[in-house]
Amino acid sequence: MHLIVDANIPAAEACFSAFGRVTRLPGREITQAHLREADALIVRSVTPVNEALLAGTPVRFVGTCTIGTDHIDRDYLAAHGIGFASAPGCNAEAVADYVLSTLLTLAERDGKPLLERRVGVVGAGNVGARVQARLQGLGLEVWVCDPPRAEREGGAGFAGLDTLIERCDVLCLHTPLVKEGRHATRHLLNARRIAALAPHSVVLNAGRGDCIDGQALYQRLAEQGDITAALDVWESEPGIDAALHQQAAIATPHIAGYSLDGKLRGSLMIHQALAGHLGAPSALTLDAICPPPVLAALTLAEALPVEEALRLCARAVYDTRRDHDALCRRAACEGMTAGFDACRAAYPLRREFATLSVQLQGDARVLVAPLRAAGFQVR
Ligand SMILES: NC(=O)c1ccc[n+]([C@@H]2O[C@H](COP(=O)([O-])OP(=O)(O)OC[C@H]3O[C@@H](n4cnc5c(N)ncnc54)[C@H](O)[C@@H]3O)[C@@H](O)[C@H]2O)c1
Ligand SMILES: O=C(O)[C@H](O)[C@H](O)COP(=O)(O)O
Repeated sequence: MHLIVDANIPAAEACFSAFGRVTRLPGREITQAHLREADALIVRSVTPVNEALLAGTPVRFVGTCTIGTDHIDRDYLAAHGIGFASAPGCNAEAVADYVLSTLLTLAERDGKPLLERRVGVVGAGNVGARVQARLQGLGLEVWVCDPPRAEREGGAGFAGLDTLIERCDVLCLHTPLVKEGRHATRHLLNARRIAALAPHSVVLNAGRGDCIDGQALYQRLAEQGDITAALDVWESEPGIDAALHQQAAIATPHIAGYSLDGKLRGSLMIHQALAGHLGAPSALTLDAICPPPVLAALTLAEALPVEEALRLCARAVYDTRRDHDALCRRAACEGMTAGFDACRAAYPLRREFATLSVQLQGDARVLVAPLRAAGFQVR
């Protein structure tokens, strides 16, 4: 069996070589010609998988080690009997870490405590529900917009997007890119809604870039300068709009989910799905491919103010400013498109909040509940 595997997939050998010969290629460069003798294709989100790529190839299984599936033409796969698997939830913890790290940083920069903010979560699936739970656990008022869930579960606990815009001063987008239908998300945050955002509000997008009208957001930021944007995802990645990049307070190259844990969970989930597809045994576990964290524990010996303690622990594990700075630096040296992808390809080792055990001594014990709510282990 021959497998074509995106070169940005960690533990590809451990996860896929048991099934056959593995050839690794940059995801954006995989073409139909590479698949002439391939039986399986394992991608991340940067390879559009459709008829143009697969027609006439022997590929019988496609796996994407990502949560998002908007790059996959699933109808084509189903119509041609090609097996498919994605990795739902694999990096959801990492995205929730990114959200907390980013909001804590913006709170410090703007002098507006996060714990006093009212947050709207748009799209409350694996990612959004975790963000909601962490923020509610910290005592914040959280409003949720998720029409598909509201339809399935009844409207209680959900509100419309316009209500969130009216009531909240932080809006976090965690929607998939859905191009058509009643719940389409392309330009969900459109010019009208961007104009309706209250002054001093924060917009954070860690879903898909196309869910926001980037041009309209740019205009609001550049012309009024009264709102703050934290953008991890962009229209037209990797060739993103340099002007919008300049205006974003935190601008990162689609790395919100890039914890080692999250990426390896994605690889493992596709390994398991391929084993199932082939009827092959699989005993591989996350522990077998994921090393222990470099920073496993820290001790707080004094009671800091809650928000300060959260920032300190968050930054010990993951500081969103590092990724913002890296993109600025690389874009200045290599140009935006190359810099964007270079940051992603050379992404530094990052672990999840849950890998840090915080020991609280004496008065610092008052921090047990908030640190736990934020996602850390607490002793
Ligand atoms: N920035 C990153 O690194 C990163 C990482 C992981 C996922 N993502 C993106 O985030 C998306 C969400 O991830 P997830 O794991 O929570 O997916 P999920 O499928 O578990 O949840 C998506 C939620 O969005 C809701 N939704 C759909 N249409 C909506 C609409 N019009 N308005 C409001 N809500 C709507 C769905 O009902 C669902 O509950 C993924 O599809 C992916 O595109 C980005
Ligand atoms: O959908 C996902 O899981 C995320 O967007 C993921 O982080 C994408 O990773 P990439 O394909 O860009 O490496």
